[in-house]
Amino acid sequence: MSALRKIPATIVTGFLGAGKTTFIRSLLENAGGRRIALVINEFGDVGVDGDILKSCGVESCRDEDIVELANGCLCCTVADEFLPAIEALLKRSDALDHIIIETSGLALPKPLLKAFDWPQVRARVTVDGVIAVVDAAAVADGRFVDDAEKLAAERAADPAVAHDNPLEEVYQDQLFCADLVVLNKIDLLDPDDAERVSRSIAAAARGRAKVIATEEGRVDPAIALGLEAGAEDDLASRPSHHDGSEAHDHDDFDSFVVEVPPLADPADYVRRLAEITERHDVLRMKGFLDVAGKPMRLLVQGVGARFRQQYDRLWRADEARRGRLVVIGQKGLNRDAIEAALR
Ligand SMILES: Nc1nc2c(ncn2[C@@H]2O[C@H](COP(=O)(O)OP(=O)(O)OP(=O)(O)O)[C@@H](O)[C@H]2O)c(=O)[nH]1
Repeated sequence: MSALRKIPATIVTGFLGAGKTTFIRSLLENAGGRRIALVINEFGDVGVDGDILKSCGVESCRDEDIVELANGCLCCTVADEFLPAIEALLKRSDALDHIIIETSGLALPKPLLKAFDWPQVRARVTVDGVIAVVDAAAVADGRFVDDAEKLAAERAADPAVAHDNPLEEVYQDQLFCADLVVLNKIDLLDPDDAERVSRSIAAAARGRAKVIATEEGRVDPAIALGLEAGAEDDLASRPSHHDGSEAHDHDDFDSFVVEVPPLADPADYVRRLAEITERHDVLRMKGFLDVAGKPMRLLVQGVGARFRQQYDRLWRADEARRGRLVVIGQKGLNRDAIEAALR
């Protein structure tokens, strides 16, 4: 391998729960012997994504090649967190074939992309592509856009009504930056809705972006990791709501961790989680739970009120059986009420 070869990097963006970790896991499982390093950034203080990817045991990505950056959203900590992490990876990485960066669901991809334009990074790495994973069902439900008719009616009544939807801005920034859109969870839509959502995404995404509809994030790695976009040279074609300003939207979101006691009836508990989510408009819940009498931990994932759970691995002898759930929502979540309900 030439010492001058730049290592391709892929930035994976996408709103909370769209399926970024699922997509990356599928890539790793089908990587065909490539050695891949992962940089993972999560919103919330429990490293669920890194843990899922570490426990997948895929040869192409070893535990030592996974870097978790937990202090806030990557897009705000580029200089302090991301650059040192990339430099450390590069120092010991002559055998690396590819770097994949999973951003948090609330991260704006453009500030991160700009970091690849810094001389010390661009000399060694090129951005093969920015990939936005989109939850097709959430788009079909109108999760990211305000109801245009309702807004028009509100404005007619009060012309001063501001239109500031933080979900929409994060989602659009992610789409506007992408070279490839992975339109995921297509299994949740009927064919007509799938076609309608696919067309609306193709119209909203960056002109040159491809759109691929997927289930469980399955995309041929030859496509996803071979975009050759050189995205760091093409910042101007990737508009952001935040161009020209340092402001960002994370202050519009809130997250906290709840310690959950051992469960006797996990199915009933997950049903309650879905109710709590609806009642309090929670955007995302995820974590590992301790089920009494079970040697394995229970991975619970909620995106809106849609929940999935599975026993993902044995509790290790050297770890405490701690049940912990991360809860994420828009600012103003009723933390006390949610905590009381979760316990
Ligand atoms: N029905 C369905 N569920 C899916 C699909 N892909 C992923 N999921 C589920 O969606 C949930 C969230 O998936 P993740 O891969 O953790 O999403 P993420 O984007 O990494 O989430 P954050 O990092 O928290 O933003 C999990 O329960 C997945 O099993 C899909 O194609 N169809």
